[in-house]
Amino acid sequence: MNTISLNAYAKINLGLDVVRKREDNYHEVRMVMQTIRLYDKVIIEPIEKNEICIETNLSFLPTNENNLVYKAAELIKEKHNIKTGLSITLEKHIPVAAGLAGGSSDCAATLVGLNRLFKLNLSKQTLMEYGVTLGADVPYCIMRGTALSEGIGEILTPLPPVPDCYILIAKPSIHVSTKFVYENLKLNQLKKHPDIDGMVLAIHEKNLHKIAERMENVLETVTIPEYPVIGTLKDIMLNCNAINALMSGSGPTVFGLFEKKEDADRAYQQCREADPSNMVFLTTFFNK
Ligand SMILES: C[C@@](CO)(OP(=O)(O)O)[C@H](O)COP(=O)(O)OP(=O)(O)OC[C@H]1O[C@@H](n2ccc(N)nc2=O)[C@H](O)[C@@H]1O
Ligand SMILES: Nc1ncnc2c1ncn2[C@@H]1O[C@H](COP(=O)(O)OP(=O)(O)O)[C@@H](O)[C@H]1O
Repeated sequence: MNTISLNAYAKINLGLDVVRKREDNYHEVRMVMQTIRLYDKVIIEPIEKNEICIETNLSFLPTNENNLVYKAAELIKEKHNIKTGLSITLEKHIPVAAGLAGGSSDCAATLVGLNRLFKLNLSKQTLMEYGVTLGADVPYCIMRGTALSEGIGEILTPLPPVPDCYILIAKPSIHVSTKFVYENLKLNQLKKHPDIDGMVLAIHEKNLHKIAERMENVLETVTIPEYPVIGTLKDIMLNCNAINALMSGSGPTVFGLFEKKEDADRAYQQCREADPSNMVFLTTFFNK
């Protein structure tokens, strides 16, 4: 059995609406998801001893059953009665707890990688069904590309690719918990909801400006008052001619879409200068 190496890509939410709170406290969402060319590496190697060993370059990340990669490996081993051990190396580049789904994407890559390694012949659909038990964004991270995500994140409709542009990603050095953000969302106080259907239409029309005009994320109503730096980063990008800028997922990462590289470069410098501990990346969309 050979070693398998996979790229686990980050996502941004071009639009994020919350429709209702379910009885199990999860929230039903309508989101437009987009994969970007920023990725972790997941390297999986079979070993003789029946255990799961995780190594990573980030010392603060758990390497035990709290790591989503561990959970994915454990699930596949249990469901398919696999006694082979696994050594998994996780090379993190995606900022952690950022709203970029880094952990979910590592988890998705592990499910896909183990399906290949052990020749399980599981369909994408089955892998997605396994995935949603580990995290709401895992099914999308298996699908990738541009997609409409509904339910809690498991009802996925693929969409045509969004027209190319430059994407600036800025992650301030604050920690925002996804659970905290959903729990503090005041759904009945929202003045308006994002036009997700309009964005889907604009994606079909391949109209970048129409897409950008509809970029909205209801979770900003929780995070921006609590963490003003999110608003500051958005303003920097907009002042540098971003077509639009938004917080991704539950934050705190902000992304901006740019037509001109010079504008994106200028915003890159300003986001760095605003606080040298901000993690800043210039990237593009990734479609398969
Ligand atoms: C907000 C989003 C937007 O894409 O992404 P991130 O900001 O995490 O990247 C997702 O909805 C996050 O998905 P994910 O991070 O996989 O969520 P999970 O681990 O399953 O859940 C973490 C916690 O968030 C809340 N949660 C999550 C998803 C959802 N649809 N409703 C919720 O209420 C629940 O309280 C749950 O305990
Ligand atoms: N492989 C992983 N990579 C990153 N975080 C992980 C991983 N496994 C578990 N976690 C835990 O999940 C939490 C959220 O991580 P992450 O997926 O990066 O957040 P987000 O979805 O908001 O971008 C972190 O606080 C971290 O401790």
